[in-house]
Parts: sequence; structure tokens; C-alpha cells
Amino acid sequence: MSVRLLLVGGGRMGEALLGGMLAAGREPSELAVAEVSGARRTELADRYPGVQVVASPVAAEGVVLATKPDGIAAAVTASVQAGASRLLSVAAGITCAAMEAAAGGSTAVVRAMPNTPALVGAGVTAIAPGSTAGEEDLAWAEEILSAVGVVVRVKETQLDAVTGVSGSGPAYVFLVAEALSDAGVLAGLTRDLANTLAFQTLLGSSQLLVQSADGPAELRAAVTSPGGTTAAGTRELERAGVRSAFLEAVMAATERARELGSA
Ligand SMILES: NC(=O)C1=CN([C@@H]2O[C@H](COP(=O)(O)OP(=O)(O)OC[C@H]3O[C@@H](n4cnc5c(N)ncnc54)[C@H](OP(=O)(O)O)[C@@H]3O)[C@@H](O)[C@H]2O)C=CC1
Ligand SMILES: O=C(O)[C@@H]1CCC=N1
Repeated sequence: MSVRLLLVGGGRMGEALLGGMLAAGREPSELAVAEVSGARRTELADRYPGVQVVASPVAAEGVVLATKPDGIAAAVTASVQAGASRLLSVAAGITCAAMEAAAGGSTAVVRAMPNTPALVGAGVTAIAPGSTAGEEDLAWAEEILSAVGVVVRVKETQLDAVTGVSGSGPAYVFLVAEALSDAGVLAGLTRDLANTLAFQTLLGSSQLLVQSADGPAELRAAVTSPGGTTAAGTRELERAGVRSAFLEAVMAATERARELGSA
């Protein structure tokens, strides 16, 4: 009997999607994971009882491809041979045209760029259709991905930039969290206390940003008292080129996504 959804590649992103979908109420028996690593299969089977964990693709109504970009073509071929008629890839850089060529038929392809906060239902994913994918295929992808966060539709040409901003973005935020905590320790706080302050500050600021009618510049102004502590701290961030570093980071990640697609 075929499962409703097969995930090919049970690594970090694959597990984030799997965990997010289960937390959102998907039945484990609807899901299967194909994963080449035996050790990883054991981990996944232990962590997600009821989900079928296999070494290679099995028959499924739809397939989510979450291998590394250089493994996508082979995973497409294996999934189509196992009977998939609809594919959703989360791989950075790999174009719909490349996947359609590997599928070699009328398989509908949707390309997506999610991020790991999917694991806690707070992801954001951009999706774009391949040449034969229609409204039903996009709605199918949205149903899967909206279980783990916000979904937006974009043009495929925008997906490499999306990768630079939100696909890779959690890593930049975690780096900020580490740095803020390290700074607290430098200023004399214990690590536990510095972590609590840094992490809750990121969480609270994000919630304020999405709930407020004000944008980031207004919210930052509200923290910055004339002649006060925040202005003194912000001067150091500007002096160190933090704003420019973010611009360069996103451009470098966007360019790397393009390279992965042309390799
Ligand atoms: N991590 C992230 O935050 C995000 C990742 N992505 C995309 O998700 C994809 C996966 O990334 P990530 O999870 O970080 O990588 P991982 O290396 O953690 O996961 C990939 C997994 O797929 C396995 N695998 C490789 N080939 C096959 C195959 N043919 N069949 C089944 N399993 C296979 C790998 O095994 P082995 O290691 O033994 O090869 C590995 O366990 C990438 O394409 C990436 O661009 C997209 C958005 C965010
Ligand atoms: O680092 C990567 O290539 C993947 C794609 C986006 C986030 N992680």
C-alpha cells in the first residue's frame, strides 16, 4: 500500500519537516522516510514511531525531496520509478527544469525553500511551480508546508534570494544569539543567565516585530533613549559594519545557491 507522503532524505531539513508535520497532527501512518544512512534510519525510527523508515523510495502519492542538492537528480529518478507523480523539492539552487529533466515525463514539480524553524511550526517557506505544475500542485505543496509555518508563493527566479534571506537566515540569527550570550558572559553574567536574557530578547523582539504596526526602524528608535545606552551600543555595531555584513552575507548565500544550481 502506498503512503500519502514520502520524504526522501531524512537529514536536518527533512527531520524538521517531518517533526513539524507530525506536531501539526499528521498521522504517522501516512508518512514514510527514505534515508540512505542506516544509523540515521535507526534514529528516525526511534524518534518517530509509526512512520515507515526505508532505505530507498517506496510508492507514494507525493514526494518531498530533501537530499543535498547534488543528490536531487538521483532522488527524482528513484522516486518517479517508485511511482511518484508529484514532487516537492526543498533543495537549494536546483531548478524545476533540472528536476523535470531528471523525471523525464509529465511529473509535476514544485520547488520550495523552507527553513528549520519548521520544526516548531514557525517556519517560512517560499514555493514556485515547475512548467507543468498547476494550481492543484501548488495547493498540495501549501497544504504540506503550511503545517509547519507560513507559506508564500514567489517566482522561481526569486528562490535563490529567498535562500539567502530565510533559508539560511536562522543560522545568522543563531549566530547573533551566541554572540549576545557571549557578550553577557564577558560583562560578568553566568552563562545560564546570559542565555536566558539573549534568547528571550530575540523571541520577544521577533514577536513584537510581527505583531506591531511599526517597522524595525521605529521599534529600534523606541528602545534608543537620547544619549542613552542603546545609542552607545548601536554606534559600536555600526562601526563594526554589522549592517553591511548582513548585506554581504545574504548576497554571498544567494550567489552560492545559484552556483549549486549550475554545478
Ligand atoms: N538545513 C537547512 O536549514 C535547509 C536545508 N535545505 C535543503 O534541504 C536539503 C537537505 O539539507 P540538510 O537536511 O541540511 O542536509 P543533510 O545532509 O542533513 O540531509 C540530507 C540527508 O539525505 C540523505 N540522502 C542523500 N541521498 C539520499 C537518497 N538518494 N535517498 C535518501 N536519502 C538520501 C543523506 O545521507 P548521507 O549524509 O549519508 O548522504 C542525509 O541524511 C538540501 O538540499 C538543502 O539545500 C533547505 C532549506 C533549509
Ligand atoms: O546551507 C545550505 O545550503 C542550506 C540551504 C538553506 C539553508 N541551509
